[in-house]
Amino acid sequence: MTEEHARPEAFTLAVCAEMVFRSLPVTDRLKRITELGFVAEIWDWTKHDIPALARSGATFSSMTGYVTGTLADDDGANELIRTARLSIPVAKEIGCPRLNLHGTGLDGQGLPVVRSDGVTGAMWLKARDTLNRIADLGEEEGVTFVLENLNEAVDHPKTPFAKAADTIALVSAIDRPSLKLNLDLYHAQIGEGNLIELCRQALPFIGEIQVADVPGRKEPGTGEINYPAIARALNVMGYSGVIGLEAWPSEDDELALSRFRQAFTL
Ligand SMILES: O=C(O)C(=O)CO
Repeated sequence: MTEEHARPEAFTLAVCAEMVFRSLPVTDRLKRITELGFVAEIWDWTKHDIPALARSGATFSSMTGYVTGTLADDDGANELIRTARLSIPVAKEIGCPRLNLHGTGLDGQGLPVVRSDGVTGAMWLKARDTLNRIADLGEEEGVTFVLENLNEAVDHPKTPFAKAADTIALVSAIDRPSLKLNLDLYHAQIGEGNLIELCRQALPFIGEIQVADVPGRKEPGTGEINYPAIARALNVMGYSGVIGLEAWPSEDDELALSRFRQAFTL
């Protein structure tokens, strides 16, 4: 679509700075992302020079990766709160409104500390208590935590509370503005499919949506997901928030970003 024919975007489009323009230093990636009209996501903040991020001129949508721990046991929950507390001043310094959480943590060997097939009723109740503690912290500090769904089949084997249905169940049970969903449609397509209906069920609890195509986690338009149809459905449902690209460019980075924009320009 040419500039003259492009219509105003119905969503705020974000790009993960860890996955594009990777030959450049991260601050230059952020500048490029900003020049192209996107907001930005970063991963583990401990890997970055925070004042440089703050000076980069980028608008940040979310941070992911450092808030680690587990939802369903005491030590893991304390670790989650500890890493969340350390992340909050950083989020404030760079003006980032959302901090991402996952349903599990990894042990020293990088393995999930809890197996998905071992999730018990008591663990669900404990996960709910942990997320209520996280929501308390978000409320006190004026930040939003977002719980992301993952896929077990390809990227995150044996992760408890991985499915979008699990994250919707937990976040809706808590039902507080400081704890929302990061609805990742790439992970959901692998794990569950039925994406438009999933968006409809998740809608009241969505803090942000993330996207990539399947297979390969590349930009929209390279695989099996009909993102233009999802964009139209989200618009009809009244969603006008952040759509974040968390994808590896299939060829050229700018081409990937323009395909992303095109998929979500109504
Ligand atoms: O770890 C992943 O796969 C993610 O989607 C992070 O947001």
